[in-house]
Amino acid sequence: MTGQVYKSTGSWYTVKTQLGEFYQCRIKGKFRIKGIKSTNPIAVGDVVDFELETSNDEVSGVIYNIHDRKNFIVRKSVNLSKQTHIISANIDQVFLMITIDNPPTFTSFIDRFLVTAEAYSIKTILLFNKIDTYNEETLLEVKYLAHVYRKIGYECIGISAKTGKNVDKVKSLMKDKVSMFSGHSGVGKSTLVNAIEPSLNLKTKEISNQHMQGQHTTTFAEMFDTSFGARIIDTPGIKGFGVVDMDKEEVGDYFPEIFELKQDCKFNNCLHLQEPKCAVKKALDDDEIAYSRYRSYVQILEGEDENYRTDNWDNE
Ligand SMILES: Nc1nc2c(ncn2[C@@H]2O[C@H](COP(=O)(O)OP(=O)(O)OP(=O)(O)O)[C@@H](O)[C@H]2O)c(=O)[nH]1
Ligand SMILES: [Zn+2]
Repeated sequence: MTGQVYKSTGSWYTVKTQLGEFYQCRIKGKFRIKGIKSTNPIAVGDVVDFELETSNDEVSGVIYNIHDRKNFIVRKSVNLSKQTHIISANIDQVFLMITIDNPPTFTSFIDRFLVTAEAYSIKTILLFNKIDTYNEETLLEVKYLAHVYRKIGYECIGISAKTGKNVDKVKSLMKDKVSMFSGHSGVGKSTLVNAIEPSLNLKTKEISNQHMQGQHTTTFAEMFDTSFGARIIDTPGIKGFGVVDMDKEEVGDYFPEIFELKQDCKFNNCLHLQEPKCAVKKALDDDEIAYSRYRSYVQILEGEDENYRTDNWDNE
């Protein structure tokens, strides 16, 4: 039988078959995934093959194969430095929720998030939430940011999870796909999920109340079906993606506007810093590239993200 993992608690996996039946499954033998030392071999979103087994009149499944992953996101263990934890696999898209204030979302956060999502090959859609609370000035800021990010290919939608404004647009993008919601604590993720699918109310409440989760607690993602053919992966305690290690030369490839220009730089290993005849620096001077994006690029390159990591990413 083949199915998809909806939930995992470490040793047991809840798997849903194509016929819509749920089975509790265990793993047979050991799985190794190339290049990754992971604390969990199978994650939510994985498609697995399993066979049924009956003991004491209880039917359960034994997983013997994982299908290739389209993508997956990992979190580094805080204590076991070399180990990673796979949060979830086979994600179609992530909605990054942004608020201008209450709480503020800075472009450095947005850009690092986007770089990581690009590195994981996960499509990101930007949702500017709480537009019902914004005055003219704040709305202008939303417009400006939406302009910056649309120009480089990211879809941007202004929404209000509270009043329901444009929530139908979000729902139509979610249809037949597996989506995640990310963003700072308080941006309105639970409120939006509840607006999208009120029957999930209880679960999201439960999750947002788990504020005791410290660094030593392992958190598990869970997948939920909705009534309109969309699936949501909820990742308690993890509002971001974790940090991907990348080489300096690679960083620019995850900024679409920088990637597009790099073949026009004089040096093919140009890092777009002080090099002569750099197409990226020229585009910056010509206002073709947003200064905030370039600043984020340089910050990531220089590893000026330590504060960012501890303040906004891991401990949220
Ligand atoms: N005015 C307004 N308030 C909103 C909107 N969306 C969410 N809120 C409020 O913002 C607060 C935080 O919303 P949550 O949905 O709990 O935020 P969250 O992102 O799930 O937060 P965590 O669970 O801590 O990660 C709540 O008081 C919501 O009522 C919105 O569109 N407009
Ligand atoms: Zn360059």
